[in-house]
Amino acid sequence: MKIGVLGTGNIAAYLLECINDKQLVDGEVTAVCGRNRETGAGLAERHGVRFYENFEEFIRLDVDVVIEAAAIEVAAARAVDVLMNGKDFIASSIGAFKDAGFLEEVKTAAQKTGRSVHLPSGAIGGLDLLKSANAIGGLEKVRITTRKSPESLGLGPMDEERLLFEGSAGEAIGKFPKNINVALLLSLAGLGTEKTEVRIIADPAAKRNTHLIEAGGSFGDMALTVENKPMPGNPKTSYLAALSILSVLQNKGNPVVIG
Ligand SMILES: NC(=O)C1=CN([C@@H]2O[C@H](COP(=O)(O)OP(=O)(O)OC[C@H]3O[C@@H](n4cnc5c(N)ncnc54)[C@H](O)[C@@H]3O)[C@@H](O)[C@H]2O)C=CC1
Ligand SMILES: O=C([O-])CC(=O)C(=O)O
Repeated sequence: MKIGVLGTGNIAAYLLECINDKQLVDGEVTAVCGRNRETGAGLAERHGVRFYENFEEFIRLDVDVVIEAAAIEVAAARAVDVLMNGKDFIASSIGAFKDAGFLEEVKTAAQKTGRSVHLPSGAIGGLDLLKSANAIGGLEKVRITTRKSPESLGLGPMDEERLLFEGSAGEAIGKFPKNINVALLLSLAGLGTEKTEVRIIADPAAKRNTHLIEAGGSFGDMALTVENKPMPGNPKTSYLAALSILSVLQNKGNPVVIG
């Protein structure tokens, strides 16, 4: 499997290390595309990949799958192009899928080209449960409470914890596009962007990015707490988010599907 990566940030760099250096996936990253020439050149040198600033050149390469590890606007701008150029697409910036029209466009492009789209479970878990719980429409309530350090949320120091946001997943991703992609994942697996409830707490004592996911319905109730260690280079991003992409790659094409 030949892999291309969009983005040169923390997730991208970690994936290159795991895939190309440690060979933890049956495949190789051959090309990276990004806007930061210096970082891109560094990644190219360290991991033996080609770096492209120009997306049109990058997308014509012979790769099987493109991983987006950049930003919501990049996923939104590039997903359909990736599919129409005959490559599978793995997204990190799930907030791009807030718009139901965009999701339909992506589905149509994937159907036309026979390629697949993966939305990894990112920094959370429990998506399998939400899908099962809603199999006959029995899911009634989904709520995520996210707790991060003020620094991760782009705030200065504070003395006490503060509830920064309470509202729907759709509203949350508009206000915190780099911090609450997980709420969009929950929406897609469960009740949609308007009915998925979100609370975001800035906590000066938080050393981890914690997500409490509560759900209820005809199946019963669930409460799941994920206490994520942050990526060393980007406290906003949990380490688990990068691991979830590796797991998708490790299971790609596997005839036995778990979960
Ligand atoms: N699905 C999930 O559970 C999670 C998703 N994420 C998302 O994954 C993505 C990548 O995360 P990190 O690697 O930690 O971020 P990062 O900030 O370390 O790197 C982002 C990269 O994208 C590039 N970029 C940003 N905006 C761009 C634009 N408009 N055009 C072109 N390039 C652009 C930057 O230059 C950089 O190379 C982010 O969107 C983040 O919000 C992060 C954590 C969890
Ligand atoms: O990494 C995390 O814990 C969550 C996050 O930033 C996101 O969902 O955008």
